[in-house]
Amino acid sequence: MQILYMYSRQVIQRSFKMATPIRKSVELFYDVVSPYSWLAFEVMCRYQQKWNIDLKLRPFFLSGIMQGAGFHQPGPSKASYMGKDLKRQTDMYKVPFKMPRNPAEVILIKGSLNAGRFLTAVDMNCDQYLEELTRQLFLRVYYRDEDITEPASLMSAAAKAGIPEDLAKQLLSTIKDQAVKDRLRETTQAALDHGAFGSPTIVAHVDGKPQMFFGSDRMELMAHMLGEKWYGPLPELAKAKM
Ligand SMILES: N[C@@H](CCC(=O)N[C@@H](CS)C(=O)NCC(=O)O)C(=O)O
Repeated sequence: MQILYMYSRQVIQRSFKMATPIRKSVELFYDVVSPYSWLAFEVMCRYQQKWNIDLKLRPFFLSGIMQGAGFHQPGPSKASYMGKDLKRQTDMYKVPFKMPRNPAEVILIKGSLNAGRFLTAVDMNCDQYLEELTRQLFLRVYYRDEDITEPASLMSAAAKAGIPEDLAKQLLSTIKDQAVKDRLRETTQAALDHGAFGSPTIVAHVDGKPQMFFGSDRMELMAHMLGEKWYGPLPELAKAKM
């Protein structure tokens, strides 16, 4: 009886192992000042339960990437194309995007250093809020054309993300701490080390090897490499139709 019990346990364990493929990890490097990163962020959030992956959100600092990778400003034709491309893409992805009145000021002058540090502090201390805080910051910049540099702006995004006020205040008070600055720098460097030159940068770990993808429009290719199925940017609707 004892032997039979041990044997059946072994069989169950073996078949359980066979039926449970190893989870792959996917790192999404993003900056909330990058509108294309919002698309990648929403799509990855929609797929994180669908695919056999562990999604790690990795807020980085796009200016650091641009400096590290030697970025050139887009010329007028590319800038005008990008405006149209974003409108088309966000319509298709159902992301409520609106171009801010002065994108150059938002991206180049005001920037995202404080927002990136705040996201980093949240990631370090209570990462259960990271996804919703990220979404709320994107909504501020690329839907309501609101500031993301002032403490009051970050507090308001935190409240919308469900972070208790005392905790948000405490986290905000750490954004200039060396540990937070270092962590944001390390994350940015990690992306550069993977070959990043812009945002979003996605690193999928396939068979132990990191594969770097640039852009929210590389999802189908990434799914193929992960051995997962791509149902388009709206997987829930695709399922409903089937
Ligand atoms: N085709 C990409 C474009 C992404 C993109 O242009 N990202 C900008 C920041 S919003 C960037 O990093 N540009 C750097 C580059 O193109 O080298 C997509 O659909 O996501």
